[in-house]
Amino acid sequence: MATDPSSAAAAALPSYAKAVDAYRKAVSTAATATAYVVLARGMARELLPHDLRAAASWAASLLRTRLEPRPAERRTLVIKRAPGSSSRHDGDGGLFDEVRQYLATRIDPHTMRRLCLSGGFSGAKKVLSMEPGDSMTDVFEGVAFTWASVAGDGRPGLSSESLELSFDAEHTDMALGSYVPFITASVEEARHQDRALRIYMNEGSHWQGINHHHPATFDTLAMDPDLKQSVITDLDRFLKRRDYYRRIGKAWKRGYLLYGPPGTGKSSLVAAMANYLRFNLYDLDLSEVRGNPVLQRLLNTMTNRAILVIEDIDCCFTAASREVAKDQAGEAVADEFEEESMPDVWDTPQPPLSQQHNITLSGLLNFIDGLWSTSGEERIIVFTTNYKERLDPALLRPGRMDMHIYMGYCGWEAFKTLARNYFLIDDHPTFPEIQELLSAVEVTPAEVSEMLLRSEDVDAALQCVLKFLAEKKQALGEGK
Ligand SMILES: Nc1ncnc2c1ncn2[C@@H]1O[C@H](COP(=O)(O)OP(=O)(O)OP(=O)(O)O)[C@@H](O)[C@H]1O
Repeated sequence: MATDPSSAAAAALPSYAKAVDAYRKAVSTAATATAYVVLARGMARELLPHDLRAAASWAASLLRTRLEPRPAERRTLVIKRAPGSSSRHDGDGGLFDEVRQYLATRIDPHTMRRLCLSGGFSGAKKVLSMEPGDSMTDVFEGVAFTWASVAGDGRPGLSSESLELSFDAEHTDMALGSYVPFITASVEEARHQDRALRIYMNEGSHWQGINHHHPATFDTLAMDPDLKQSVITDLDRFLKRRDYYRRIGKAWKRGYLLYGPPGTGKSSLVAAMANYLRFNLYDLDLSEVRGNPVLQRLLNTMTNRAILVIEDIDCCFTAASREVAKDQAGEAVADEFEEESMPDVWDTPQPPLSQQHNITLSGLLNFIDGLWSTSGEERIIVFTTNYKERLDPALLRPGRMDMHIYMGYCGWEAFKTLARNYFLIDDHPTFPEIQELLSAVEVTPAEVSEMLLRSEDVDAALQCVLKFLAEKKQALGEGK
């Protein structure tokens, strides 16, 4: 018997209406959000046709996949330990070692489950690194770079230990163009800071070097605080100006003339500069230089990042000796560039040592200006003298030496630095009297240092200083 579909639907209608009615009641009595969700699911299952439900669930999953962020495409850069390089020492494994050294400064030991500590051989630094299988994240300019340590199989010729750098593909240029060069530059700078400084002295046409351990720093240097700060600022500016010097086509060098009485700290300032910049020192003794070609060779074989020091420059090239030369040559006027063309007139009684070997100030200045501008970078030249007034005007001309620094007698601020250096004190009952005496007499920091060294007891040492200053003042009064 055929069934009328409309009557079947009519028969089903009361049960559908009943279900709706039941759910309406249940919804009105549901107390919690969870209860609403359970009810909604049940209603959908019972009240919605199967096909409609399937379509709704398909649409929901499609929406989910569209809205959910897709995992970014990743890139991995593999940096392998150079074949044959030892795992025990730093510095022989090229980029691999550089990265390892860099990561040692970035590892947070508190977040790593396992850590590897290596190095320490023959005084070498100990280095923290990841164990193979571990990884860490380094953030550079706001971008996360992940490093993983991957073990090699230990057999020569087969895959070697590596460090793997992973990053989002969109940061590939940054990784290769900025991040890796930044790592290399950071490690180079750290090595530069850690290296032992050397001081070289000329022997014939060669330099002989030894390690340089002068303890002077800008902190221990007793001098006017404003002047000290201006020297530090000038050095800092010099270091930052590589591009500027290139652009204006000038040699990247800086010249300082230090002058003042003996024992005021000129040599100490040179040592403080070397320690501050971590530059090697080249102490040029012009009396040992036999002629301009040797001078040229010595200057040419200096390394970058170095300070050339010529002490007591007044003993090498004096204005007085030039005047003698000019008088003997019967010339009213001569400029410093004529010196080389008249070597015979330098043959005066007791000429400066350099002139005995035909070394001329113009030769020195020309080499420094000319040769250094084409070879080498980051050079500093320091001339020292106790007698600025005796110097050849060619050296004092504006633009020759960038900064003239007067190292004077011991003032109050300089004394406080010395007291801090020797006894770690900032105040003492004798200080007011010492301050008053220092304003009345001229004593050098070297003399005061010597008094402070006379006793290990602070009171006794300061009494020595007081006595010394009082005697100086008395002598001054008697001399009037
Ligand atoms: N300004 C200073 N600050 C700290 N210590 C100083 C200072 N001046 C001198 N001294 C002490 O005196 C010693 C000699 O000083 P230094 O050789 O630096 O003086 P100088 O001006 O170079 O002397 P010279 O002109 O005789 O070469 C130093 O080793 C240091 O102990």
